[in-house]
Amino acid sequence: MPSRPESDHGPMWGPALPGEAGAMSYHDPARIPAGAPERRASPTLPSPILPSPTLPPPTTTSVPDPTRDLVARGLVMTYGRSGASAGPPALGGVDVTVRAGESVAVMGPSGSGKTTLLHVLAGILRPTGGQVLWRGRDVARMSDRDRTVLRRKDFGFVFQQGMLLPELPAIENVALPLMLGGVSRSEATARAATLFAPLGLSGLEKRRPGELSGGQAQRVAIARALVARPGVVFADEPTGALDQTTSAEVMQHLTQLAAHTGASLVVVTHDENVARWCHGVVRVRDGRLAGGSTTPLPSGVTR
Ligand SMILES: Nc1ncnc2c1ncn2[C@@H]1O[C@H](COP(=O)(O)OP(=O)(O)OP(=O)(O)O)[C@@H](O)[C@H]1O
Repeated sequence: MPSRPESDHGPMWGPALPGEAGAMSYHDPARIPAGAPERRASPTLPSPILPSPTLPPPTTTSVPDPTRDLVARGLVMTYGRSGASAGPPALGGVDVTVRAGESVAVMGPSGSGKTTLLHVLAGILRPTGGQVLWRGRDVARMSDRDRTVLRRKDFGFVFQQGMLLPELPAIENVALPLMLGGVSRSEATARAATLFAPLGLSGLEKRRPGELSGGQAQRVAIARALVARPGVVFADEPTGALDQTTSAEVMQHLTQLAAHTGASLVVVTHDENVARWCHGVVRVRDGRLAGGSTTPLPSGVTR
C-alpha cells in the first residue's frame, strides 16, 4: 500500500487509503478538517457507456502539485469599483486545489460565489487578489490575450443551456474548438465524429441544436468541451435544465469522458445527486469555503 505522509497541508484530494493508520477518510464527515473538501463515495454506476479509463488513477499524494493540479490560493473577488461603492467581496479569500484527473463539485446557496469561483479558476474573470496556478503559471496575472489562448487550449466549458451555436450541425459545434485551434476542417470533423458513439449520439451528427433534446444537447456540449483534450473542464450547472434521470445520464457521460481523457472537472451545482458523481465537494458560503479554513501553500510556491 502506498504511504501517505502525515499531512499538514489540509485538504487532500487523493483517494483515502482504506485501513491506513491515520489516513483521513473522506467518507466520515466528522474527520474532515474545517474547510477541507469532502470526499464523496462513488455513485453506483450503471453499465459503463465508455471503455474504462486507460490513464493512471488519480494521484494519492497529499501535497498539491502546481505543475499538474489547478491550485488556487487566497482568491478575492470584488465586483465593481474599489472603494466605498464596492459591494462585499463575492470571494473573500478562497483556497481550492483540483487535483489532476479528479472532479470536484462546487456547492452552496444562491449568491454564495460559486459561479464567480468557477469563472476565476477558469481565467474568465481576473480576481482582485490571490493566485490561480496552472502548469507553472499564474492565470490571475496573465494578459487578457494569454488568458484567451489558455481557455481555448487548456480548458473546456459546459454551461447550463449548452450554448451551442444554433445554426451549426452538432458535429460542427463539436469540431469548432479544434478548428479555432488551427486544425483543418476535415481532421476536426473526423475527430469530433469519434465522440458521438461513446456519448450515445450516433446518428445525430447533422442535427442542429434546436432539433435535439435537452440531454442530447448537453452531451454535444460535453463533446465540444472535451474534443481538444483540455486539462480541466469547467461546468456551470450542466444539468440545471434537466430532469433527474437525464441529469444522471449527462453526469455519467461527463465524468466518464473526463476520466477517459484525463481531464480534471469542476462542476458548479445545487444538486447533491449531481455532486455525487464527483470525487470531492467544495462548499461555499458568503464567498468563503464553508468552515473557513485555508490551505497552506505547497512548498516552493509563494504568494
Ligand atoms: N457581474 C457582477 N457584478 C456585480 N456583482 C456580481 C456580478 N456577478 C455576481 N455578482 C454578485 O456576486 C455574488 C456571488 O455571485 P455568484 O453568481 O458567484 O453566486 P452563485 O453562488 O453562483 O449564485 P447562483 O447559485 O444563484 O447562481 C452575488 O452577491 C452576486 O450578486
